[in-house]
Amino acid sequence: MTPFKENSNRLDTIRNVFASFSHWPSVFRLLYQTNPRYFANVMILTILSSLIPVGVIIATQSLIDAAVAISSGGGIVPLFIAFGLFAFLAVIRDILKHVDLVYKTLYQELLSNHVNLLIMQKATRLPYSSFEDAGIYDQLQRAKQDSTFRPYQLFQQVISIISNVIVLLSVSAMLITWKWWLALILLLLPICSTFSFIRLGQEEFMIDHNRASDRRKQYYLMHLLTSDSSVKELKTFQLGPFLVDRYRKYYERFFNQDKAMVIKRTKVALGFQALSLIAVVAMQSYVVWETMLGTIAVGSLIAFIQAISYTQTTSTDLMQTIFNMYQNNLYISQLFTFLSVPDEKRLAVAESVPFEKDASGLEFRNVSFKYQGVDAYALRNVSFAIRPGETLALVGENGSGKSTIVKLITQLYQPTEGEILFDGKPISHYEENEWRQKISALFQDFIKYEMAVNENIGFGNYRKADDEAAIIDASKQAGADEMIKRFPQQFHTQLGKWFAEGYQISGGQWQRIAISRAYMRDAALYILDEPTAALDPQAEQEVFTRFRELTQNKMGLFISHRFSTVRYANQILVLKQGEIIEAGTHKELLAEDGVYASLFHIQASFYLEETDESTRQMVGQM
Ligand SMILES: Nc1ncnc2c1ncn2[C@@H]1O[C@H](COP(=O)(O)OP(=O)(O)OP(=O)(O)O)[C@@H](O)[C@H]1O
Repeated sequence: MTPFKENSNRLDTIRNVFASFSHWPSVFRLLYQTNPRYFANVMILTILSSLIPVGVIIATQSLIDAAVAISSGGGIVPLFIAFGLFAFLAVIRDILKHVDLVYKTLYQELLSNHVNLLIMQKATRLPYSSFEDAGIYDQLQRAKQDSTFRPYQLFQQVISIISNVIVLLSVSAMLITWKWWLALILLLLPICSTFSFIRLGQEEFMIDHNRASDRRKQYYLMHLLTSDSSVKELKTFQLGPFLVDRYRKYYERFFNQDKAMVIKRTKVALGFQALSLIAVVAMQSYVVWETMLGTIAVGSLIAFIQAISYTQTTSTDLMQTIFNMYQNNLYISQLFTFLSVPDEKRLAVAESVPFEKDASGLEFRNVSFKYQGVDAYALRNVSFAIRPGETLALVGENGSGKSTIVKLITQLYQPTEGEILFDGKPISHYEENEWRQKISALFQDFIKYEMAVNENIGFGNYRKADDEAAIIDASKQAGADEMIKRFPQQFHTQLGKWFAEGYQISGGQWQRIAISRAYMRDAALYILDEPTAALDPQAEQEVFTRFRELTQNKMGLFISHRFSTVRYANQILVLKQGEIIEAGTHKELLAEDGVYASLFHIQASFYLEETDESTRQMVGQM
């Protein structure tokens, strides 16, 4: 989608420059939508400020002509009028400058916030799979990283181009009325330098383009070195200085490349600057010559000399701005590409999800699933059902597909083959919000919100986020209420260490808060993915007793590697490499004496005092 090609030639670069203008309608829409009033005011101020130079030239011309006229017997009134105009323009220019600054400063704030909001809103609408697509994820990261300054830089460049075009047209119009070829030469001068700048722009662009992946690695190093989640391990393994050094190497390489480019660019710019100065001086000499011949008045002499200077500097500025837009065009192109990634699609025919006690429950019918870009099946031909009032436990070795089942139920992915039914209808046919309200899931890598306890729990059902009674009730169901009462400000305790008065809690305590969050919903199906991994045995027992109570008339699904809890499920599925290899109750599976039975005995042997050596060795190898 990006208009820039990696191995483009010079013609492509010119094309790229002009292709960048194809973004302008979208850029203007973005700028306008940020705040129509501020945008309109900035535009009006830009246009007015751009007309000042031509006004000053005309005022200067009139002032000098009026002064000369007095010496040859003319009246004083034209002099006063010209001076008045001159002074008026000076005052207006100053006022415009200040008002413009106020609007631009505030508009910058509005623009970066608007872009941030667009990025965040888009992120919430993206399918989960987009976050695993390296291309889209890169675009998101880049859009996020530069959002505070790139859109505004581009806006400034757009404003500068508009302003330069107005100055150029109005000032060169003066010259055209006198000697059109003079204006033409002046306008053509920067176009000649353009080819050299195109070459430089091309090189700069390619350097930046090829640097993109290393720059992401550099950002990642920065993130590792500065985030609280990694500092513990970095210290333990003494990785800090080592990674800082790695960061420095990237930085030194980038700096040397940039330095070489800046020097090259300055040399080219100076060369053309010298050439165009020579041309300007030649033309100004021509104007002086014409004055000496008496074909133009003294006022016109000054006016034309000013006009020549203005035309030259403005047209050079204009060209430079256009070619300096590379970086920001790349950013904006990626931003728009990211914003146009299709939203999550629902097959849905809107229906509400009816849940009744005697409903037929949830059913996997021959479900297979492959992750995008992976050939192997993560799940293959999986069939099972959970009826209301039942709890189902998933067990199996790491990577056997347990969490994938949860991701399919929560519709983070759609099955590659087969169907998932609820009450006999495919789950994708239910209205999305209704479906999500009926499912409550606690993931392995649940979020530890650096916020107050009541927010951490209330987020389980945003509709009841302020309902203290519901929050307390959910914490009771998770067996976390007594623990919370011991916190310094009970339910109002700020958790974590990021913010002032933060109270850090243990991994198991975080887990109980997260279970409370899952219980905030009046769901049809409760899913807990390894909910007790960080809990002590007593807390684990408590959590499962409550879980069984909670799911008495509902459905419960949990994943656990601990057989002490798994054994109480109504139904246990044993997975291996994406397939169900055994199914039944604890008793049935023990009687079957298969994989489940052997895993159960291995774990049980840990708790037996007299464990035979062969079992110990077996466990040691796992
Ligand atoms: N986002 C993904 N992209 C590609 N492959 C994935 C992705 N997530 C998981 N997999 C693969 O799918 C398979 C099943 O993974 P899954 O997370 O469901 O296993 P699990 O049984 O929950 O494992 P664990 O007990 O370690 O949590 C694994 O082979 C894993 O490598």
